[in-house]
Amino acid sequence: MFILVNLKAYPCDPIDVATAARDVAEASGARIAISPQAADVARVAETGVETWAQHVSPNAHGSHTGSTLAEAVADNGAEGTLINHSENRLKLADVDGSVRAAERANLETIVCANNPAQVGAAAALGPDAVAVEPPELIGGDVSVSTADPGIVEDAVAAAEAVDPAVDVFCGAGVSTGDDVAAAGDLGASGILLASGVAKADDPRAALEDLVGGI
Ligand SMILES: O=C[C@H](O)COP(=O)(O)O
Repeated sequence: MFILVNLKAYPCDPIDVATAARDVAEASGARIAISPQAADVARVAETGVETWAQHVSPNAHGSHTGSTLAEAVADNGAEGTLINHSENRLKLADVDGSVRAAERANLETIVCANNPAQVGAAAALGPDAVAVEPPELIGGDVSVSTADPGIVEDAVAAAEAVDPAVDVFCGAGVSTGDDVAAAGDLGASGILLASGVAKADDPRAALEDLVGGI
């Protein structure tokens, strides 16, 4: 199980969380990555933790003010990127464009989706993985693997039907090792979470608990 921690725009210290994630990954052997704000990608990557962007634009170099280029985050140490997060939805053509831009920059990709139907559509675009997140559970206290296990199983089936090479992650409300273990039992290959670590009083302890479920 791959644990990807999205820091969103939470007011945590990205370096503190990144350092804890690096240490917990090294001690446990678990794969843990941190996805900070674009402005923090370089200094988070400098901690040695696996670093992901929260978004990349479909654009290449050119007259695109405000874009976050895949090439730019890759040059600053990112190894992968989220695309189409529930809080940063894109048009279908732009999801496709962002996946292609990430490929050009050799970034791993996870395309987010609200439900199994969207998972199937996202899988057809050829990302490395898709992540199913019911929007109503994001930021809550109840894990998707407990509140709606069927959506995880259906997402796994939807991706498998389109492209068995595409991994399926799940997210929303995940905060404990038990939540991670339950997601794995449902067929998920990874976890996308945020508040359970970024808003924790002790992010290091939260990460240690999470990897206990792998
Ligand atoms: O990117 C992370 C997901 O939106 C889940 O967020 P959450 O763990 O705070 O529910």
